[in-house]
Order: sequence, then C-alpha cells, then structure tokens
Amino acid sequence: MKYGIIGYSGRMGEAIEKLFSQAGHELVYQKDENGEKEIEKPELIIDFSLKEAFPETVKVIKEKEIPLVIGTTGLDEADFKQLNQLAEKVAVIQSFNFSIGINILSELVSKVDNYIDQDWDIEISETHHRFKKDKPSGTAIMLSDLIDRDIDMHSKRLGSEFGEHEVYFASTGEVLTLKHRAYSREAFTKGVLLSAEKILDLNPGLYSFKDILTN
Ligand SMILES: NC(=O)C1=CN([C@@H]2O[C@H](COP(=O)(O)OP(=O)(O)OC[C@H]3O[C@@H](n4cnc5c(N)ncnc54)[C@H](O)[C@@H]3O)[C@@H](O)[C@H]2O)C=CC1
Ligand SMILES: O=C(O)C1=N[C@H](C(=O)O)C[C@H](O)C1
Repeated sequence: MKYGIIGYSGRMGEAIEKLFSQAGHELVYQKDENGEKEIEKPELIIDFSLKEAFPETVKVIKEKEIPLVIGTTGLDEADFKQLNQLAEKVAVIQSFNFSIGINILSELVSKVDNYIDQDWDIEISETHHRFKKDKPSGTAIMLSDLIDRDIDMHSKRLGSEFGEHEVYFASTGEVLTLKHRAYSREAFTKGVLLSAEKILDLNPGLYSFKDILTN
C-alpha cells in the first residue's frame, strides 16, 4: 500500500516506517512540525503525533478523503466529535493503545469490575519514558473510562520505559493487580500495521483497535 504518516520524524513515526517498509509498503506522504512532503497521493494516513497537530490532521483527511489510523493521545471530547464527523465519510481506526496485550487487559478490567462492589478500591498506575508529553497516558484514561466511577491515576516518567500500566483492585484483605508492560515499540507498531492493512476494506465509520482484533 501507499501510505502517509503524520508525526513521521517522531519515535512512533520512525518505528512505523521501519515495520511498514519491511512489509513492503511505501511511504509517499510525510508530515511533522517542520512541514510536509508528498510524493504521491497516499491511500491512507497514519497519525502518531501530538494533540497540537490534530486540527491539521482533520484538514488533511478532509482534503484527501482517505482513511485514517490514529494513535495520538491527549485528544479530548471536541476532538472525538471531529473524528466522528470524519468517520461519516471515511473509515477511521482510533485507539490510545494498539498493543494486543492492552486490549486483552481492557476486557479483563471490565470482567473484574462486574464482580466487585463499592467496597473495593480501584487505582491505575502508568510509567513511560521521560520524553512523553501527556499525563496521564491515553491508555490509563481509556482503562478508567471502562469503570463507572472516578479512578485515581498515578503517572511516572522514567528513562526509556516503553509503557507500563497497572490496574489495582483492592478490598480489605486482598489485592488483585492486572499489569501490562510493552518492552519495545513493536508492541504498538504491529497493531498499526494490522489496522492499516484492514482499513482499506472498511466502510466509513469510527472503529476501535478492538473491533479490528475481533473481526
Ligand atoms: N496509540 C498507541 O498505541 C500509541 C500512542 N502513542 C502516542 O503517539 C504520539 C507520538 O508519540 P512519539 O512518537 O513518542 O512522540 P514524538 O514526540 O517522538 O513525535 C511527535 C511527532 O509529531 C510531530 N508533530 C508535533 N507537532 C506537530 C504539528 N503541529 N503538526 C504535525 N506534526 C507535529 C513531531 O514533529 C514528531 O514527528 C503521542 O501522542 C503518544 O502518546 C505512542 C505510542 C503508542
Ligand atoms: O507515548 C507513548 O510512548 C505511549 N503512549 C500511549 C499512551 O499514552 O497510552 C500508549 C503507550 O503506552 C505508549
């Protein structure tokens, strides 16, 4: 496929380009904070940039009318409204975490939540590399949204950690911990590749990575 990346010079952009090139896909459009370069019209766009870039991403998708795979975090309600509008015309796959492990963990969180009552404390802890700009992580927000109460979240920014998430469920006398740790960016880029390869066959609409994994 011929694809474009917004955020191509970033840590994720570089890792995505490496995996996609190994899979035989061709980067024909690239954009970052310093500008854009288009060799040919891409068949789809992949956005792993920053919230500040989001208005530009919306403009690019509206102009080109091509599908979007987006993993950028820090997006708010107004941004999701815009994603829903884009999804009326093109397929959009959005997830704050494209790893298979976190998507399994999110199922487990919902399952545990069904067993416990208000007597249980629930807290989420996340650790990421020192360069990460947003706090708490998109994944921590995504996991807390699965539970119908306010959840305390704890963030650490340490060294080059790729991404660790822990969800604690504790009552008096016992604690249950669900934990996921990415030990390379491949945890995410493999999910991005799977999404990009499937998105060209999808009808317009807003899809999660879980939709892609389970269909
Ligand atoms: N959903 C997922 O599975 C994952 C999501 N992420 C998210 O992906 C994003 C990127 O992460 P990293 O690559 O580590 O960040 P990074 O800081 O290394 O890269 C950011 C990229 O965005 C570009 N950028 C910044 N402002 C821009 C603008 N106004 N217009 C166009 N491009 C702009 C930068 O030039 C750079 O290429 C973050 O939001 C991060 O949280 C990261 C890993 C996995
Ligand atoms: O910035 C990162 O690196 C990551 N960001 C995502 C998030 O905010 O949840 C996903 C992953 O944990 C890596």
